[in-house]
Amino acid sequence: MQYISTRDREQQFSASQAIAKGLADDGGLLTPVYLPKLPRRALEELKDMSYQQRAVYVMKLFLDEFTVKELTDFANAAYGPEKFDTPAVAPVRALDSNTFCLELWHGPTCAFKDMALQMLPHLLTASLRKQEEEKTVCILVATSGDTGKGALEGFKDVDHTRILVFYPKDGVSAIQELQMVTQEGENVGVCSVVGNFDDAQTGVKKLFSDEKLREELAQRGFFLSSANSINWGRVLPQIVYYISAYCDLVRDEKIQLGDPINICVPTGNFGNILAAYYAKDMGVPINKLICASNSNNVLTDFLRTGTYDRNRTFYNTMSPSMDILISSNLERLLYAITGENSQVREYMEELNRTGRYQVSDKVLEKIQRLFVGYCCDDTVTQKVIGTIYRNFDYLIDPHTAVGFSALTQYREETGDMTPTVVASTASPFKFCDNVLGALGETNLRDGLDILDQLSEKTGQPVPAPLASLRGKQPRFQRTEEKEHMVDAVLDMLK
Ligand SMILES: N[C@@H](CCOP(=O)(O)O)C(=O)O
Repeated sequence: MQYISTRDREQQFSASQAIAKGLADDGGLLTPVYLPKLPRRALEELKDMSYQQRAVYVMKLFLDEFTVKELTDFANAAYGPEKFDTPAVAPVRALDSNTFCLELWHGPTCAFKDMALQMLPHLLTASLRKQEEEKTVCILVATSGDTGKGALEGFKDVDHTRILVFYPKDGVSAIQELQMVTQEGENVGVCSVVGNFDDAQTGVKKLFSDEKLREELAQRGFFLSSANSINWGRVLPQIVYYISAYCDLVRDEKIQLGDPINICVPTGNFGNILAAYYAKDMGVPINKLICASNSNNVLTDFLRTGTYDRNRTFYNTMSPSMDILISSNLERLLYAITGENSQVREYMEELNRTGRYQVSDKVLEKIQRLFVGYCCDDTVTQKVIGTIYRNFDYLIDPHTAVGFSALTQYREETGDMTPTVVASTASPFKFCDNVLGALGETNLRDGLDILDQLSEKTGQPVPAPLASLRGKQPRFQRTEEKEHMVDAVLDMLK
């Protein structure tokens, strides 16, 4: 399987090259030249497998350079009992007969990012070996909250790697920030950026294309790569859990093999819903992909009108991981839909120049056959947390609540009651203040005591990785203006 840039198909890369590079030199996203289809009886076979076995099966279709033995070792290490608090890894919880929640937060940082970021270090280090790369890779990450901690934890003390995470100062939850700044490991760094997530992500992309920096780092024995969902090694493990969720529903007799389902995904950078789209394209009977946004509703507007316009107010919301106006992975969808690299390049150049682009009616029609978009603000988000808790005795975080709001709006508007899987992307304990607020609590405890307050209120245990934050001292305090992010890189890689 070869990989190409979404903006240019001339140069082709093997999977290990694509994963090691992270981003194409022209700024495009490395993407498989074609999407493999699941063999005819695959879902039936996968249904009786463990999560780890399903991961090997699916990833092998994309990674012909890797042996089954290698992938099995990676899957066992990434999704084993010392990393995930349930053998199911990504369990599906039924709320009623046609509403299901895919819990993606049972890993070491309590967010869906673990599903890929526990796997990526294995894929990346094996890729470096296959490429006989002698330099050390420095992973640069931009985060609006969850990716940063997931990547730090995944790459902590991994040989031949360094990792530096940039997050928006005042743009992540208190617990997300504490998780990052207390990170252990000899090869890690964390730096806040004055600005929002888009500033941090644009800053990181600029560093990737900075020729002078690349040369300087090469002399020091380093090269840059990414652990954001611009890296194919991030998207691929995310495809697995949608296929796995379908298999669980069949295995547990919630649906019959072949029955269609809808998938609803709260998303900011579009990577998580893109993975669901790929699962559909590979042959999972998925009907609609419901894209859920918070007040930063650039994707909702795009899916409804065909115009992507980031020239709008940026809101800091209670679902910070989705506070994004430049959704990187939409580029991969545009390539999948148009099949034209030159067209994608034009859209992206237009986006850089003017902050907007518009797709043709034909392209929009194709996208709308697959996707619908809905959004909600913080007031609704909080209401939904309360309603789901009261009606189903089920506690969700603000991002997942944005997903449930989108699903409710979709069902009201269309009457489509197809069984739907909502991706639950983070533990509610990462957002205790807003979750407690949603449950009617006004007197909130200070610091980490708020974890116990949510636990006492709901009877749910505090997840061990969050409880263990107690007593940890912050190790990182650096803040940079977005123009000076390069200084943090150069200082770390002395
Ligand atoms: N939601 C993210 C933002 C970065 O997205 P990614 O999927 O590209 O890593 C976060 O939590 O940081």
